[in-house]
Amino acid sequence: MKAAIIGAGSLGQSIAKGLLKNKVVSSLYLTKRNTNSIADFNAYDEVVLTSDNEEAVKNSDILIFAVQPRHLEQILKNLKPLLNENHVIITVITGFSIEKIEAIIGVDRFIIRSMPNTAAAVGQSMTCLSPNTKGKEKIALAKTIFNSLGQSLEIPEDQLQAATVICASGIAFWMRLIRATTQGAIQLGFEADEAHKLAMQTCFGAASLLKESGNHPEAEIDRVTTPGGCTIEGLNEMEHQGLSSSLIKGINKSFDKINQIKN
Ligand SMILES: NC(=O)C1=CN([C@@H]2O[C@H](COP(=O)(O)OP(=O)(O)OC[C@H]3O[C@@H](n4cnc5c(N)ncnc54)[C@H](OP(=O)(O)O)[C@@H]3O)[C@@H](O)[C@H]2O)C=CC1
Ligand SMILES: O=C(O)[C@@H]1CCC=N1
Repeated sequence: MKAAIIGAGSLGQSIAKGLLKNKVVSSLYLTKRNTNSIADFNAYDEVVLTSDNEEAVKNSDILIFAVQPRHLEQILKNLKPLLNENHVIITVITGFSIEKIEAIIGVDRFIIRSMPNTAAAVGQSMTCLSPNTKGKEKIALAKTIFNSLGQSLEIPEDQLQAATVICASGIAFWMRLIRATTQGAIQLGFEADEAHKLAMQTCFGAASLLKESGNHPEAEIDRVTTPGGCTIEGLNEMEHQGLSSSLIKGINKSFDKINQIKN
């Protein structure tokens, strides 16, 4: 599989690390205007760093566009003459619709919009995928790529904005919850590094329990909450202070914002 990541910034590098770690690609072009900042990738034999997007497109079958939304239109216009019928075009770009992409490069292209998250770097992304009509033929290929970076789910394009909030922004939301737990643990007397480790592994354990048992979160909560004990005391106080409500409201605010952003 010959791939290129056009715009190897924060997310593009996360995807690159996952693809390289799992040896998914035989060659990987990484492009950005200033390639000095990603010189570490030269350590991989499969990687070519370049600021020449045309070179990357000519030498790749799968093109993953990871630039900022405002840059995509011009980049696609520049590359259009080089696109052939075999190229699979995958974007990870927030809010840039399939309709807009098709208006620039044509409907007769394999186009797949994707929404991964930065956990792709460690093989734990949750990636949502929406193909155009022709792109449906390549959805299995896109799943192969993104399943190597975690898990993937095909969804209708009109759910991609919501998926962005839950999965891409969601990384930040979970980080803040882990950070807050760490702060609580420090207040209870743990060193910062110990507190961080306790919070992280407990979060990982909670998610793993749900994944492996298939249980509902409340079933697992029931197993921890001793009647009259400390867990239910803490949990109820968190809910009195608005834990679930603040998360749900935050998710909705984020969704309102993503729907206001115009590219
Ligand atoms: N960060 C995240 O978790 C997520 C981000 N996204 C989406 O992914 C996209 C990228 O986000 P993010 O990685 O955070 O952004 P970054 O700004 O970190 O990365 C974009 C990169 O594009 C490069 N670039 C700009 N112009 C060109 C060009 N003409 N040719 C080649 N490369 C170019 C820039 O490097 P240089 O200036 O050196 O050219 C930059 O490194 C966005 O559209 C965002 O909406 C989606 C999901 C999650
Ligand atoms: O914060 C943002 O707007 C982008 C989209 C999801 C992650 N980063």
